[in-house]
Amino acid sequence: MQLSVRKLSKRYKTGDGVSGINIDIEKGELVTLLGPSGCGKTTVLRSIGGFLEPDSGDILIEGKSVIQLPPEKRPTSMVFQSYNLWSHMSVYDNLAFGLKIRKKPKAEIRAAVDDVLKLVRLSGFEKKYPAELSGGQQQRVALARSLLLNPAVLLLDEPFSALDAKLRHEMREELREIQMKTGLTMVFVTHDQEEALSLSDRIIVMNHGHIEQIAEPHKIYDEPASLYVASFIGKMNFLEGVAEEEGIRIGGLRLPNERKERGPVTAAVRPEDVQIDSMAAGEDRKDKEDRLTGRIKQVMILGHYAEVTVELNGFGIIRAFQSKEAVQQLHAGQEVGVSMTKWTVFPNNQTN
Ligand SMILES: Nc1ncnc2c1ncn2[C@@H]1O[C@H](COP(=O)(O)OP(=O)(O)OP(=O)(O)O)[C@@H](O)[C@H]1O
Repeated sequence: MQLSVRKLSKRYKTGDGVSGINIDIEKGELVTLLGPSGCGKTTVLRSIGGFLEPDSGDILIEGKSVIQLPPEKRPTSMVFQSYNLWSHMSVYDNLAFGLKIRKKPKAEIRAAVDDVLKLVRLSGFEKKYPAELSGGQQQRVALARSLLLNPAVLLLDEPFSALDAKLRHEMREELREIQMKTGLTMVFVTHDQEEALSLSDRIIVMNHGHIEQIAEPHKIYDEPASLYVASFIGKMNFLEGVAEEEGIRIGGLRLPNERKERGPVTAAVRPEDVQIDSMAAGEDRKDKEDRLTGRIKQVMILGHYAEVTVELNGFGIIRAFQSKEAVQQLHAGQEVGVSMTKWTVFPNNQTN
């Protein structure tokens, strides 16, 4: 294992912090710590980098404990949100600094700086000063500086959050490319779910100082481990029901259910897994085993697809993504049948 975090706990005087954090990351993986502000992502990242002393637990890199080592002795390097470049030094000197301290020969330093500038697409920028660069370019220099140290684990603390949306998008793609070219192991902190879903080999979803789920992006999206993950990632509908022997009952609707627990449950359904059907004239308007009924509130065309909002009879609002073609038959005020092709069931007594 390239990085192992074992039973890491840190409690601040305020009572906030993290507890019982266990993470294993393989060589070459890009893993994201994702969660809302204050959930403990930075606390975990800083503990890995050695900028923060945890109360208990261990950090192993390439099998060796680094918990006693100061940041500069750890085989890690951190890229911060705020770039942290030296303003009085040129790009070249900013990059060469770490290697000069390590007493590398001049020619070797020049070659390494040239290579890394190519990698971050900044060849020709050697003589510029940070103030002459855009935010995105400064962050590329900061990233290049970390890459030059060839860390066993590269730590990135919301590195793109100060950049505008378009640039953030580009930087994600570039980081992914760099990771594939270098095979570096990376731990990336973000509160932006889209960033996490698009960048990561695996995502660690955090909530209130603990881990809710560690899984590949598609699994986090398709098989959320808790109601918290289900509501935090992407758009989701929630329907209250009861788990019985024959399945989940939501009014007249029955959803097959493999879980053993009985009692009140919440079914989480993605908008793309909801099907809206117009009803034939004279058709029975009641719920059936395979569908609920409701009235369309709104049909919103969103480019190549549409979002249809339906007020269900007795079960609140449900949102469905439908193709542009499918919604040609649908309009506000229309009575419709609503069925589901996929859902996840959570017991209501889940404690989070
Ligand atoms: N030095 C500190 N002293 C007291 N409390 C702290 C300290 N640092 C962090 N905290 C608290 O610990 C909790 C976790 O903080 P942390 O910075 O790890 O969260 P985060 O998920 O990284 O949040 P953000 O996205 O806002 O950076 C928060 O409630 C925060 O207020």
